[in-house]
Amino acid sequence: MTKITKICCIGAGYVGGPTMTVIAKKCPHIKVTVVDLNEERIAAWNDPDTNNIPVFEPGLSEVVAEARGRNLFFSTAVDEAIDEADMVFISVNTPTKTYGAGIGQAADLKWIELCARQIARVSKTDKIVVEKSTLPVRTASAIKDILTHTGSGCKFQILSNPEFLAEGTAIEDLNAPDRVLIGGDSTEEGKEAMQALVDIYANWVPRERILTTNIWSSELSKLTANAFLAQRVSSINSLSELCEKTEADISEVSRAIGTDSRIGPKFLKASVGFGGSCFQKDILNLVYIARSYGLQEVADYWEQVIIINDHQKKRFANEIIRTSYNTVNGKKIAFLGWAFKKDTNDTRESAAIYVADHLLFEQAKITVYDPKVQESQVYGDLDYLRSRDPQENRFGVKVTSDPYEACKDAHAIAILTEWDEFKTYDWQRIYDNMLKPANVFDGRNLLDVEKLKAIGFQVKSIGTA
Ligand SMILES: NC(=O)C1=CN([C@@H]2O[C@H](COP(=O)(O)OP(=O)(O)OC[C@H]3O[C@@H](n4cnc5c(N)ncnc54)[C@H](O)[C@@H]3O)[C@@H](O)[C@H]2O)C=CC1
Ligand SMILES: O=C(O)[C@H]1O[C@H](OP(=O)(O)OP(=O)(O)OC[C@H]2O[C@@H](n3ccc(=O)[nH]c3=O)[C@H](O)[C@@H]2O)[C@H](O)[C@@H](O)[C@@H]1O
Repeated sequence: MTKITKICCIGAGYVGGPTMTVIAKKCPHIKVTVVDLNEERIAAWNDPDTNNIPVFEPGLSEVVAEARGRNLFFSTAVDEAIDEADMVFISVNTPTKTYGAGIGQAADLKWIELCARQIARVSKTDKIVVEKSTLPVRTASAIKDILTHTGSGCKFQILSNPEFLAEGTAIEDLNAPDRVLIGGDSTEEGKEAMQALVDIYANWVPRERILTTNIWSSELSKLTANAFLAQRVSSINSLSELCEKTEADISEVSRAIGTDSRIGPKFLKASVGFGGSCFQKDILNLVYIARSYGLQEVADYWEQVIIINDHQKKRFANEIIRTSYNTVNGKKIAFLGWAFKKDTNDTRESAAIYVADHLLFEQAKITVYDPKVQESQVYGDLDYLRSRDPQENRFGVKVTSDPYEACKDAHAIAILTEWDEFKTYDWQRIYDNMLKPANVFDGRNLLDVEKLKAIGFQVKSIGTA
């Protein structure tokens, strides 16, 4: 029986931070150390005021305050934390490759390999190594290969334990997951390692929700889950365009099909397009893997999910241009929201970035307000696209901390994130201070259209004529 008393997690990001915080809360008998190379990030996790931790998630700062310093630690001392741990989670980033073979599709596993080599180099005792990052199917064999050639005599068991939390609801999702998935070897040692991880989750997750599988099924299930979820969003978004031509209403269609228990109501909300660090990355990765096995039809099928998503973002921007008498040159467009969804400060792959980029090519003047996103992040996101000189992004885009200021003298308002606070604004005041006709493009179908129309706004929602 392997008894775990010390856990190390490599990577203090959106997954490592919240996941380990909840493990520490639920397992006060286990010492959990989260390590990262990024000193600034670790300093923020250790900020005495837990409101300044680097990840904004409802409920997270309270749990950090409870567990930090008791059995939860954030540190840059990576080697020491690995060495003392019985179980090491790898929770580092696995972005889409930006160079070489598989550019734009394959997952870049450079950081994963670095972690494996580091674990191999510093370990003096046997360890269970857990893949928490989302990885292409069969990555565990590469990790195993590196770890079994250390020559240190230490034994390693590799488990796959993908994370299914969604940002904005991470704490809820971690407290009461639909399931926990653990994949491992079918050898006696493999089973023992799986049991050790099952025992950790069993401290708060009902046993029937903890699924064990072979390691490849576990790795592939994570990519599959994200692909299915994203596919639902692209499916409904593709039909939103048809609704706009036929006077059907996408919200009504969603409700009508969602009541079929075989379909279910979740992930049927039409939008300006899905964002986030994972949907696109994981589907591209799936497409790449399928192609690498010569499965063209499979690859083409899933690639279409991305094609529709790109189309949805572009057509939202084009609708703003079309309605603005085919030119937004020099016109002020107010963006309410920049994060990829509400209740997070994460902006990775947010639809807002691509809509802004498209409008900037048309020389619009954009003013952004988001309750949780800083100015530097907005510019960083636009600069990352390398569409134009960074100075031009600063010339074309302003960021304000006042939503009314953002909308003042604007030709149009675009809702890019479904923040609840947008619904509570004084829309009459906003209308009075805008140029007329006052257009609202609701990329989240968030606002009360009838109320806005009664004030005088022209409103364009997604998926209605
Ligand atoms: N963001 C999300 O909601 C979810 C993400 N995932 C997956 O989890 C993984 C991590 O994602 P995020 O937490 O969002 O990424 P992130 O970018 O927020 O965090 C990763 C952290 O790892 C650190 N790091 C990289 N290499 C390191 C090394 N060798 N030693 C120490 N630290 C190192 C980075 O400095 C960074 O702080 C990815 O594979 C992602 O696909 C899975 C489920 C949900
Ligand atoms: O692997 C990951 O990173 C995670 O990816 C998603 O979580 P996340 O990206 O944080 O957020 P989602 O709630 O899935 O939303 C993704 C995007 O789809 C959009 N969306 C979602 C649902 C919907 O009906 N319509 C819609 O446009 C959201 O606005 C957002 O831009 C999955 O939901 C998680 O299970 C998974 O762990």
